[in-house]
Amino acid sequence: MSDMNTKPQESAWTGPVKLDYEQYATDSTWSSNAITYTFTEGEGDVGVPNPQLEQLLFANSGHAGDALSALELEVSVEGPNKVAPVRNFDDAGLHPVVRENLRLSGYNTPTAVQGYCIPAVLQGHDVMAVAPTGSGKTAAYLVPIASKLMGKVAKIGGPKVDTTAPDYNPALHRVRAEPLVVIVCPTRELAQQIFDMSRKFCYRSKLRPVCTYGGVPVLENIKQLEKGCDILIATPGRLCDLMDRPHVLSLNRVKFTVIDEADEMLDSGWETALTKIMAGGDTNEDADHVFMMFSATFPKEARSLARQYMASDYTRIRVGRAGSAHKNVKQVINYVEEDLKKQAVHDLLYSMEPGLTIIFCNAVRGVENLDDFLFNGGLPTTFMHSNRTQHERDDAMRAFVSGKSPILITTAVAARGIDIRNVATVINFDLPSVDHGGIDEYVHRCGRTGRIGWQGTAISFFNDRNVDLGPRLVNLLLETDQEVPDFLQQYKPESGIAEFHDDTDEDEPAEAGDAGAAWGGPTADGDEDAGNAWGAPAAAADDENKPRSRAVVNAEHWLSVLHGHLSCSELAAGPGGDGIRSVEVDVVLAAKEWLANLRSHLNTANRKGRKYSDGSPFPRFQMLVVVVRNNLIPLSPAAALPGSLHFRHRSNVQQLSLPQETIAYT
Ligand SMILES: Nc1ncnc2c1ncn2[C@@H]1O[C@H](COP(=O)(O)OP(=O)(O)OP(=O)(O)O)[C@@H](O)[C@H]1O
Repeated sequence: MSDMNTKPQESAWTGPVKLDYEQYATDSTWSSNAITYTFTEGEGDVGVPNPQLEQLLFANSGHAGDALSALELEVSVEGPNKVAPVRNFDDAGLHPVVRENLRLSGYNTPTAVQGYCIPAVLQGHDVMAVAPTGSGKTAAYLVPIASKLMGKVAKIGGPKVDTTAPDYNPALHRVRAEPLVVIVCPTRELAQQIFDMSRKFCYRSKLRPVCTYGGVPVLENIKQLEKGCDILIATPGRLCDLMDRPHVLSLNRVKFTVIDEADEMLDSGWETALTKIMAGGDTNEDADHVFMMFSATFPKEARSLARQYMASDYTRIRVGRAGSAHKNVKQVINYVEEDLKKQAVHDLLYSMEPGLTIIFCNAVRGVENLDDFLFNGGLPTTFMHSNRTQHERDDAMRAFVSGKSPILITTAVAARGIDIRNVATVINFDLPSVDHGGIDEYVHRCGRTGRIGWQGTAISFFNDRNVDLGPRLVNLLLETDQEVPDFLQQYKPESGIAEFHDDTDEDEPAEAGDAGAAWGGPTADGDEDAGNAWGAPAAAADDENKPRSRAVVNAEHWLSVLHGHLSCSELAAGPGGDGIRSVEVDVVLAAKEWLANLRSHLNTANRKGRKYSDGSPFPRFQMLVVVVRNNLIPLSPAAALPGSLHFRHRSNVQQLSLPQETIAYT
């Protein structure tokens, strides 16, 4: 063990820097208010350069590391649509401004997930993509979306305020935000990061990104939205809050909804928020609304949950196994008894070469205790967790990224998505338990290093408290050719080879597009041309002979549940018609949950106008009238418009005059 009196400088660490709490009282700048490009003049869709902003946005853009081959895993593409991957940004048919912004960002060659997602999105497909940490998933959706919209934003975008006009007055010149894109992710720091990338890719365009998340006063968000918004990046809670303010935000123009870290978002804790975001409020439910989901881990249960939100012909793109780690992260597992962990991490830090290091603890108190211990031991630490104020979180991130405090101690709040290029080491002071994040969280945490072709190390402390994670951990080590220490040998599968059982989607429709191409290997044979897709009309959806959508199946299921329990009568047009169904409810309260589920499934089914496999159209439940005998059911669409009997009629809102005891449900 090292001497606690060793000076950090002797080990080449900088000294600890105290937090300046004074600054929080005076400094009211929020990262979500960062400056974006304002289109004032230019030719067509291309604005004039702004050298100062260009310097600000692109100065720290880096290039991919040399070890990109570790991310060249086998790619599987499933779904009825063929996707011909692009291997060069020049061949992707991108809008010239986006292409130039990629160059300014230092992106030379598309990664595998980008190579497949860019054409799939340009062709207008719903996409579910799983690819390793740090392999460029953000650009995989942002680039094609920005490219597709850039030429059209003046025509189809929502209102915007000219904030450069000499008479601009924020109190007077305000509009309702009507974004074309909504991107949802689980944490504030990740939202900021996606916002920063959007600022880059939208540079010199008319697309205006806005970022909203909790922790920042909602008024600050509203001020940004009131200037107009084309791309809205949000955490789910704040988005739901803003959706309840229809004078501030309307989702009726949305063409793309992206769920980043989708498996986390599909987790039960987010279910209500996600249902509201996907099909609630005034969300555009037309067929031109594309849904996308991305993550590095996507367990089978989450994949099947996700399908209810996707069109039946969605494209599934998988780079490597869903949930796999990659070889650019060296994984080391050390056995350390619980009560020795603090001293062990102290000694480890003094023994290793200084560099940006993230240390994960499982609990808020653990983070604070360890920060105290290491800070008092002379190490330059900072810390982050969900109980800190947003200013404190912003400050901790800035201190870490700038190298002022190169050791960040954090909970899982920084486990996913956070992209800081030079993180050399991740330390799992506590390993995630199987019940809280488990092996998937381990993969995300380790993935904070070794990003985009760079290499890094993840060191984890293992002891008797972590035995539940043992077998999965060993499988992961085996899969990436890492050393399995003696104390983990007992968890090795008999075959000695990694065994995973959830990589197939057996209950998914068995249509297959291109499958099993190795990225970097021969080009998959595809006859679709992604070239010149920007600005061009999306290919007309070929509804005939499409397999039956999961959403239709689900909707039928929920209808049968209703029919089984309630006395139902069909009022209008029979199967295949644009029907109005009436359900006379005997058991009112019991029906509430079924109805909520039914509504969500119907919305998804109708969104794409899907048909049955025999070609007959799925009845459009433009309205489901629930006649309630004794009681009113507090259904969410009604709650969104309190006290009213309005209902949505696909694209317009109609008023229905119903007797008191009747409620309209769509
Ligand atoms: N084609 C490319 N060339 C060079 N750099 C790239 C390229 N694509 C993405 N990057 C950079 O790689 C880094 C990782 O990208 P990103 O954060 O999108 O990864 P990710 O796959 O979403 O990771 P995670 O699963 O951890 O969220 C970012 O700094 C991004 O700017």
